[in-house]
Amino acid sequence: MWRGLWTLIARAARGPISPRSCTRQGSGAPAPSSGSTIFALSSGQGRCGIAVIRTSGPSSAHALRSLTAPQDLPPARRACLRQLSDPCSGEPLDRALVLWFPGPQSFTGEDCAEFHVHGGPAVVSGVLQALGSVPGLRPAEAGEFTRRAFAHGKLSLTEVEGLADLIHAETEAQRRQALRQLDGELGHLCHGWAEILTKALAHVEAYIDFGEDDNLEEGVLDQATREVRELEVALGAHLRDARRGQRLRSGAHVVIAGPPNAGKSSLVNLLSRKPVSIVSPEPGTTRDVLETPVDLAGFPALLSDTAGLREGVGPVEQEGVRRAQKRLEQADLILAVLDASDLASQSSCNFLDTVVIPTGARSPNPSGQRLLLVLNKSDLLPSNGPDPNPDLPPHLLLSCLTGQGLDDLLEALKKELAILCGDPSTGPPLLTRARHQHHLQGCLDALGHYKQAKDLALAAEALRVARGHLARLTGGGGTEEVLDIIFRDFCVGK
Ligand SMILES: Nc1nc2c(ncn2[C@@H]2O[C@H](COP(=O)(O)OP(=O)(O)OP(=O)(O)O)[C@@H](O)[C@H]2O)c(=O)[nH]1
Ligand SMILES: [K+]
Ligand SMILES: [Mg+2]
Repeated sequence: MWRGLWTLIARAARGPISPRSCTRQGSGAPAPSSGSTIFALSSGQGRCGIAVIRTSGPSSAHALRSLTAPQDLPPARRACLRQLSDPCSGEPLDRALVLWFPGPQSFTGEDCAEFHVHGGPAVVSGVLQALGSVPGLRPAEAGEFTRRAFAHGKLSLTEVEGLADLIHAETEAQRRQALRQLDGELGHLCHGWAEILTKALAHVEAYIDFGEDDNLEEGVLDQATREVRELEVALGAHLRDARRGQRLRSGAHVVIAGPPNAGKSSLVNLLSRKPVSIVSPEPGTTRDVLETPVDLAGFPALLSDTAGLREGVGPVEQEGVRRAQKRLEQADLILAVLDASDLASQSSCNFLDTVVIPTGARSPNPSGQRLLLVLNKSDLLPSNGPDPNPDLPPHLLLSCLTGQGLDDLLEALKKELAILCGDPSTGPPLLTRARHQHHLQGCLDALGHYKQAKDLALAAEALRVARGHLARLTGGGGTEEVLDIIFRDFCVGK
């Protein structure tokens, strides 16, 4: 039933894009009824002070009345203390704050109720069971509240993605980015672009219809072409930035590399604040690539520890070296580690010649990789002397043993990661998903067809295709599969 209805909504949304279809509906908009009423625990699982249980759908008012005494509905959006009891047995369940959100002014756009109960597992399961016994109510599926909010125009698709990312955000930068997306920034940007296309399309269509007419302003077609060209430039700039947004969502690849015993594993453990890798005085300790997700100065990163790079070793270590080199190729940022007290050794010189100098310390190489050179074990150098290595490329001194130099390293990492991931506090909204990139590229390709079109009807069609891509980005023309993928990321109760 719900699925069928959903298809209808999705199909309706696939129609021609109106300027409003990219944005949220105003809260006064009528909310289409969706049949069943769902309920779920919306706060986290486990023992806690307060747990929030909510319902959404036409039977919310009935559910609220059935469980509470006195039975009258509280004033809209105002918290009221009520006695909760099981509607079948009359058994008291809790004294709780309840809230009533008549639709469409609610999160989902439907009638919603919230029960803020004491967080013990017995109270929560008692209230959930009581709600399940109210006719017309059923447990929600994962993401169903948000899905209903989207269906009722409360959130655009990019805002839904922002909400999913906010729930999963683990670092400060991810939270900032997700909040910006939830605020609808990417949607607004696409909306603006779609408006430009609508205008250009109107001009082209006017020319098709009234081209011969003297009343038509001169140059309408030129103006449309000019606007399309400006749009192409804007889309191109955004697409060039696309990898940054995705890195911010899933973490930049930071690979720690260097000769044996430089202290690579010690640095991994220091940065991840846990004993991920084995540290020992024996060179060749690390063989496999060890990955660990970390929050580096507020940015998400996937940190890889690798085998020390050297030649003339046994087959197992050789395989480790091969894997390390392969991982180096995939790095967004290489953290090159050398033993500051051992710079003249063969393996240090080799590493400098083959990795550090070709990648160019602190500047991106042709494949966009960045590199930070760290001289570890600074505690072994004579103290307070001048920098003993003025001829090396720019570098940082660090001691994993004493922690000296760690703050400077984190500061440098923050700068590098802000370049790699984009800074979510400033700049244009980022494209955080491959889906965004796909539709922007589709839009750009269609604009290319516009320029090459041999007649005006084809040119107009290219503009329609371009606009369709922008509409699908924000959910105006979402297919059910895309929606399924996005909503799968949600938990029950969201
Ligand atoms: N004095 C001093 N010793 C350090 C420092 N960092 C690491 N070490 C020591 O150096 C040795 C090698 O450290 P690891 O972290 O295992 O070095 P690695 O680069 O991972 O070594 P492989 O995996 O064998 O390539 C260990 O005995 C560490 O305790 C440091 O800052 N100062
Ligand atoms: K070692
Ligand atoms: Mg190691």
